[in-house]
Amino acid sequence: MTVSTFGDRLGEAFAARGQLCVGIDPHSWLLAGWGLADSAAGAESFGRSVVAAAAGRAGIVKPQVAFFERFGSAGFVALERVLADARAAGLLVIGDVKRGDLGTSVEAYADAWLTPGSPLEVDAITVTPFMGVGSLQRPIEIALQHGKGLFLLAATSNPEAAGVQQAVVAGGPHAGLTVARAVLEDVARLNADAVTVTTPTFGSLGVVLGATLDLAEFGIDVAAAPKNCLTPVLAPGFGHQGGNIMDLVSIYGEYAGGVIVSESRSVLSQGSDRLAAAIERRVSEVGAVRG
Ligand SMILES: O=c1ccn([C@@H]2O[C@H](COP(=O)(O)O)[C@@H](O)[C@H]2O)c(=O)[nH]1
Repeated sequence: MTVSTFGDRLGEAFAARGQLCVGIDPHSWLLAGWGLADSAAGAESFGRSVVAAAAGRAGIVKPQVAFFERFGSAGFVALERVLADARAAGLLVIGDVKRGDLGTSVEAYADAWLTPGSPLEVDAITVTPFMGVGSLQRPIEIALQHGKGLFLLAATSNPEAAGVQQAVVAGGPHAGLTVARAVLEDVARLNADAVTVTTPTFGSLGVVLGATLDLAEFGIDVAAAPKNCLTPVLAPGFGHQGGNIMDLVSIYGEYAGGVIVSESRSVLSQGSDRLAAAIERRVSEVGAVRG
């Protein structure tokens, strides 16, 4: 049986529902605002409601695992139920887990999140390449084997990251490039190497580039993406952190067609009653900007 690739499913989700990704971040203040307990049960109810509101409106959801993990094993059970709902609704799920380690340790993270049939199965996860992109070799292999995806942090939306991600690589093939640019180049090469069909929409390996940034400061020239660029971009930072959907093209330039516009607090804070309408509005706004 041929396994569809994450990149193909991302292209289908974009075509059917646009480029919005709804974050599932059950902050304690949001649970309170929604009239829910600050507990695993509250996080489960919140997450399942977000999935129900997103289903048929947006194509992609991104649970932030930290907000479930804070309730220990009960939080993971809650998350497993949210993920089961999302899979059943046909949503593409990006687990914001930001895992990174070496060898068999990082391999175990990939097994947990990317193995078909795993209770925590998602379509893609976020991973950190700051132990070296090479340390992610096994997650990359596991993702590609199972038709899953990875998003490597490259230029993150938080202001504290600039010192590390704008730093210049000292040696090796990327000497002289910024760390962020080096990650982007590695991902582009890995995608090109993995492609098996002549006209793929997207590769299955992407990068995180925050919507709050001037990417030129990270050594990334968004006007100069390769014309056949396959690299999807997970873009947190819209909404609450200050990124504006109207600036999508000026922030991401030639990458804009592959940008997953991720918003959490700005839509979730609308409350459970108004969430579906807020998602519909955002989907249309992103669609209007993309033309
Ligand atoms: O660079 C990054 C990477 C991940 N995030 C995560 O995305 C959401 C953003 O939430 P908002 O409420 O829309 O600000 C959150 O889960 C972050 O951990 C990010 O913000 N920046």
